[in-house]
Amino acid sequence: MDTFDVIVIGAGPVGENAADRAKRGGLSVAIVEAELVGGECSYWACMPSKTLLRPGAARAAATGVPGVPQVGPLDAAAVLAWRDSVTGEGDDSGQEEWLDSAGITLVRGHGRIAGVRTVEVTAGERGDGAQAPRTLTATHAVVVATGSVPVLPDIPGLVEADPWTSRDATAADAVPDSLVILGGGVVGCEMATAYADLGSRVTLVARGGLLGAAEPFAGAAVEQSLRELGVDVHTGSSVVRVARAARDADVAVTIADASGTEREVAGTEILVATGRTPRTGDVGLGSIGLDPEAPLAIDDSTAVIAAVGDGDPWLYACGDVTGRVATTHQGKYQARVCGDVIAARAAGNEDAEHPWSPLRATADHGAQTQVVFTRPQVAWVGLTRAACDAADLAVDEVAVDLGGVAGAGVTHPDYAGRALVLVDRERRVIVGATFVGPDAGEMLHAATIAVVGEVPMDRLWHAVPAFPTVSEAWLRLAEAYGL
Ligand SMILES: Cc1cc2nc3c(=O)[nH]c(=O)nc-3n(C[C@H](O)[C@H](O)[C@H](O)COP(=O)(O)OP(=O)(O)OC[C@H]3O[C@@H](n4cnc5c(N)ncnc54)[C@H](O)[C@@H]3O)c2cc1C
Ligand SMILES: NC(=O)c1ccc[n+]([C@@H]2O[C@H](COP(=O)([O-])OP(=O)(O)OC[C@H]3O[C@@H](n4cnc5c(N)ncnc54)[C@H](O)[C@@H]3O)[C@@H](O)[C@H]2O)c1
Repeated sequence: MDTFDVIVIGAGPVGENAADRAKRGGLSVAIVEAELVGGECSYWACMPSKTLLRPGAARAAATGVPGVPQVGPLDAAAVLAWRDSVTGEGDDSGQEEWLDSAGITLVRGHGRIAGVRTVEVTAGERGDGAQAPRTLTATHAVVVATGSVPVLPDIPGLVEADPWTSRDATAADAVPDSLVILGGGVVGCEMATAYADLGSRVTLVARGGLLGAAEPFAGAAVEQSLRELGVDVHTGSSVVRVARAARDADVAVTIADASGTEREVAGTEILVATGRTPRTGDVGLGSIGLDPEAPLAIDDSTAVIAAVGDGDPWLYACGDVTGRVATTHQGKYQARVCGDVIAARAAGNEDAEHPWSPLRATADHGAQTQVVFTRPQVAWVGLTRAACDAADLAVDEVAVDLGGVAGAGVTHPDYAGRALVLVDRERRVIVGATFVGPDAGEMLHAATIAVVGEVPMDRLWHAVPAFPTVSEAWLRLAEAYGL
């Protein structure tokens, strides 16, 4: 049978979730995957990168705690082996079994839209799947969840130097003696931390400061800690040219600072971490008159805006491909909305009037979360101060030193961190929060609940944090606010 109620293109974490929710809603679902079921996140992104980062974080948590014997360097081979076991070394049979158990039909191969509610499948990136084109038809909807691809800047000599992308960095089978990283965003900072932990001499080149999407104090804390780890950090610098004389020679990277002064840094490898772009190029968007170069912009029901006409929408998108988000959790949230909306519309009972309707991805506006697994961790939800200013939203900044709470003192003698919340001056509710410190990511969800629930500060005063935990920072924040 080549007709399904719903066809999902891309079986990354986001596509899998959209398929699952549509199936739970009573629809028949096919999912098309060109590489590995589980997507970038499982094999080359979230899972391997967090595994590479965890041993260094565990070592740092123990180092300096009185009574704990000095912890030596990491066993790099053991770390890489653990990474391999977490990614399953590219074996997606477990994920395939899950799809099967959920009643979702897996179609291996490369999917392209070939007209309204029509998807053509040809052999996939791994050579498997339909060798001759196979045409699938959707009764209700097609969902595009094809993720994103890394951006390679146009720098002389870069392509010829055979640079690493995040795939190479997360899947490497050996630790290079030295590594030059281009880009001071999330991937650049996380991989600088991981490879410094693993014993590589790391040089990080960033054209601005680090972690530009976060509050400036977060990037500054990560920069200081990277320097303490021995990373050679060059902020405010750009790469002018790259050269590698032979494949087994080091790569020579000429960088220039803000004044234009050039200098050369070198490494065994160069990792390009300068952002990602939605994977729209080879999905057949031209066949339905859409721009294959543009992100698939969606409305809050996850319908692709450019394809919405009269009647029920048939084309949906979620995850990195929309250009809205580039995190797994936020993409999966959109996917849950997407699958539920398609099922509701198919049943003719969509009720999305209530502002808390599960059929609208409202958290994408002002309540997105992100955790960067550097040391210190950086975690934030909602708006930054710069975003508030851009939106002309008057806020009060309330900050506390995390090292000052009793829970910090019994966690580590040198515990350091900071929390900042932004409180809407008129409504007295938190619209943004940033935590920087050890395991700061675990502090985030309380803030997310406060932001999404629009809990007034006067009510938050009655949320009593337990003693002696680091979350007593919430009490200090309330006091600093004037309560
Ligand atoms: C190094 C790194 C670390 C990261 N760490 C984190 C983290 O810790 N936490 C976090 O939340 N996010 C993290 N991210 C971001 C996260 O990986 C992405 O947001 C997430 O993978 C997006 O999921 P997706 O399903 O939209 O896309 P993907 O995971 O990219 O999946 C898309 C799938 O679609 C398939 N596909 C594409 N085109 C076609 C086609 N035409 N036909 C059939 N199949 C197709 C692909 O093969 C792939 O399997 C990280 C990213 C990187 C690069
Ligand atoms: N822990 C996590 O949640 C996690 C981890 C890794 C990646 N991700 C996601 O993956 C996405 C991609 O990560 P990323 O770090 O590649 O992108 P990014 O957008 O976070 O950072 C890219 C950096 O490269 C810089 N840059 C861009 N072009 C450049 C150029 N020509 N020369 C020098 N610098 C340049 C930018 O200024 C920016 O600082 C992110 O949006 C992030 O959400 C998430």
